[in-house]
Amino acid sequence: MTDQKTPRSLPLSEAITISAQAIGEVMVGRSLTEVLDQLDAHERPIVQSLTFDALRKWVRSHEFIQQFIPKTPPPEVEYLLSVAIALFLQGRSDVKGYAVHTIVDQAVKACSEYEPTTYAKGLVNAVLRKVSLAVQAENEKPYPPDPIPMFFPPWWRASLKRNYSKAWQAMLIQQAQRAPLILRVNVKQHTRKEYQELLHQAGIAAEPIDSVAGVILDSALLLQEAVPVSDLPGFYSGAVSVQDAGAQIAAILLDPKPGERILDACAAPGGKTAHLLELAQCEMIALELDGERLGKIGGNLDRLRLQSDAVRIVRGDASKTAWWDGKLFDKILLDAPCSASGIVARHPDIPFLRREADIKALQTRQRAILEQAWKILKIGGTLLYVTCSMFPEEGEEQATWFAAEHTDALRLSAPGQILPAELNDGFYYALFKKMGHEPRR
Ligand SMILES: C[S@@+](CC[C@H](N)C(=O)[O-])C[C@H]1O[C@@H](n2cnc3c(N)ncnc32)[C@H](O)[C@@H]1O
Repeated sequence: MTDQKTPRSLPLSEAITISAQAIGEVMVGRSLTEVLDQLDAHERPIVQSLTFDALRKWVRSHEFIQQFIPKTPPPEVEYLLSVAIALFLQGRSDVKGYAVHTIVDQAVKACSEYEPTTYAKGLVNAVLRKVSLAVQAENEKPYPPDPIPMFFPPWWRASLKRNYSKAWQAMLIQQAQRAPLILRVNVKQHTRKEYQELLHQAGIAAEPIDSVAGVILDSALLLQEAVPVSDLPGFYSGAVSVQDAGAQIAAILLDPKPGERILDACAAPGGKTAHLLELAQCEMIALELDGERLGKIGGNLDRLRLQSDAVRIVRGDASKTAWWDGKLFDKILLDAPCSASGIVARHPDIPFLRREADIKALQTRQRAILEQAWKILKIGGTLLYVTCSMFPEEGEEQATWFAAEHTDALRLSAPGQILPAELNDGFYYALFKKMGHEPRR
């Protein structure tokens, strides 16, 4: 998910109201992706942009709210203020182009037009005026804020501090930035060079990303500025997909060959399934537990012109065998359900949704899927274990446990933990080859 700059498809006051409501949904545990998916096409870009920024600037906006309102305001008012304050807090290179008085006027309008907040318009007006002056003063003489402007729960920060004593702060600061728009060119339709030229003709500047964590990428392009996908040449006929560069490593490491039987064990929305099929015409089962997410796989493969008789999209639980046709696989991609702590730059709601106890529960689920996947892999076959997590419990601890439990598992070279950086989200990759002897248990 990538937010675009300065989308103005909806009056700002309406966008502020919807964004504040979206934040309310996140605070009661709903995924922002789900909430945004329900918006109309013209609402989504601006609401997404405002909501992402509000979540990214949460710590700082709440310092202001506490400074100027001694008693915590009711949630509806708090969320509206956090959206408006985030608009003041854009760095100079990241200006949305709204004048201070516009932000104040539109936020007050939003407040007065939404029944549960009407009573608070005087308060919102006064607080935003004070915040705007304080932000102006800060621009002249920078205030030394918490270097991490985004909210991360204390257990999350503590875990990263423990496991990445040098890099943890830089990592979280990185994740509080806007993620760039990165494309994966469908090499069945164009080479990267050809597509870069098509972008150039459309007035869109892009640079190749040649590698991530030592893995060579030949279809990744970084856009200088985010644009709506509808502006990308050939998007609707499958020329290109939006996919982080760190995620593009998966298909390359699994290295699909024509005719191989491949299982994508946790496939939705199908980004990596599609990449595998772009690289080789293989026999593919894309397995997914969640019925609603399953539909997205077909949609993506249709758009990319990758559907064929050799591809089956199957609903089922990868930790069980009810869905399985009894034929072993040459290769398995296990992009496991995880905390998603590595992809916060594209999903800033995640730190608000995760609980500490989730990590242990996810570890157990990941192990169950790994165990089952190993049983249906051919001898000589390879399994790629992937998570988009920064927590070792979901990464290296899992790989070490798995190798110790399975004497027939040979660890092949893979990047292991990849930290979030400017051009990639955080991922974990481990690759295993199944050796030709019986497992110990
Ligand atoms: C990290 S996402 C996969 C992303 C996908 N590989 C891609 O690149 O687009 C993990 C997926 O696993 C699914 N899932 C969770 N538990 C599962 C299970 N037991 N069996 C199959 N799929 C499962 C989730 O619904 C989710 O869609």
